[in-house]
Amino acid sequence: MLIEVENVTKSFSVRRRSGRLRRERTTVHAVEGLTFSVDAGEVVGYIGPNGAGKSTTIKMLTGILVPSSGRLRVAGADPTRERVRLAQRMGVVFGQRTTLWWDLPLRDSYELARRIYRIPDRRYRANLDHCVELLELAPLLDTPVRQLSLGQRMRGDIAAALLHDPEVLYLDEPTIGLDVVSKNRVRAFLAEINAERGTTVLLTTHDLTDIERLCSRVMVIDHGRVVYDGGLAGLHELGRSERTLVVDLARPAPALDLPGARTVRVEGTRQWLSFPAGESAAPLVAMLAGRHELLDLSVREPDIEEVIARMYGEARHGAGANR
Ligand SMILES: Nc1ncnc2c1ncn2[C@@H]1O[C@H](COP(=O)(O)OP(=O)(O)OP(=O)(O)O)[C@@H](O)[C@H]1O
Repeated sequence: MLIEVENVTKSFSVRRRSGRLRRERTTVHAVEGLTFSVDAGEVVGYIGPNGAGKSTTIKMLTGILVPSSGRLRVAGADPTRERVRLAQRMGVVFGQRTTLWWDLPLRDSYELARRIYRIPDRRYRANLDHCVELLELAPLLDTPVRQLSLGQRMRGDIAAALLHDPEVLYLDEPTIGLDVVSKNRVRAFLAEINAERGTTVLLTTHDLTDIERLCSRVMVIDHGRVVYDGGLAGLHELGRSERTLVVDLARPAPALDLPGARTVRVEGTRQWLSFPAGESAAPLVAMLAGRHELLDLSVREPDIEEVIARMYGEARHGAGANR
């Protein structure tokens, strides 16, 4: 077991304004009775609504925050007590912030990482070459970080987190704000790193496609506890989520009536058809193409917030409702 979290709680004492001049001390339970474990080599999606406790978990795993109670181990070590030793074994990427030096070219940030982590020369060279090739960083190495686009900067950050060969990589929203091409590049790279090096990945994201492409397991956290732990298909089932096929017909037509799909909207020649998220769009497309002349089509994935919201709805109506 690489990551073990047992009954972990993290509370913050905050002062809230309770009147015009009065301030009251209250306690925020960011994480409460959190329990899960991750095996070496797993890629786990860690999702949940805003304020659920995801970042707090990552901060505790990296040793930045100390748990209020409970037991937390990464590679058998306590992250807060053995932070320096564990730093050698983990990499962290926060999508909203950069660990690179703003005014320096990417190359210099990497050189600094080499010194900080005391990476042996040959290993450093090999890892850098590998990242530069897969993340297409060669034309950017001499550009100051502040001149990079968000997608370029993110690729730069991910490379920086991997130069010292960490066993575990924590990614907090690594594709946030990126265009589709950059997102795909980042996803393909992470999949390859996991397959080649067996790097364990814990990934928080609001993008379901990240999870679909990368994670065999998803943990949903809400109010600081794990409320779902399993495959993405199971989450879809719980949330009864649907994908949407958007079709542009050559000519206007009445609402399409196809088995396995519901037509939810018609606007001129464009129609929206919903179908269960666990199923492929291929049979629908084949059926449509046989009956109508199609100009274009696309598939929209369900929104992660919607899936989770519906999942909670189900839990509330079903037996053993929690929160
Ligand atoms: N330093 C802090 N002081 C006080 N409260 C905090 C602190 N850090 C987090 N919290 C609170 O703890 C709860 C969990 O926050 P956390 O940042 O872990 O959520 P999150 O799941 O990462 O959310 P998001 O998706 O918005 O990033 C929130 O209610 C937040 O306001």
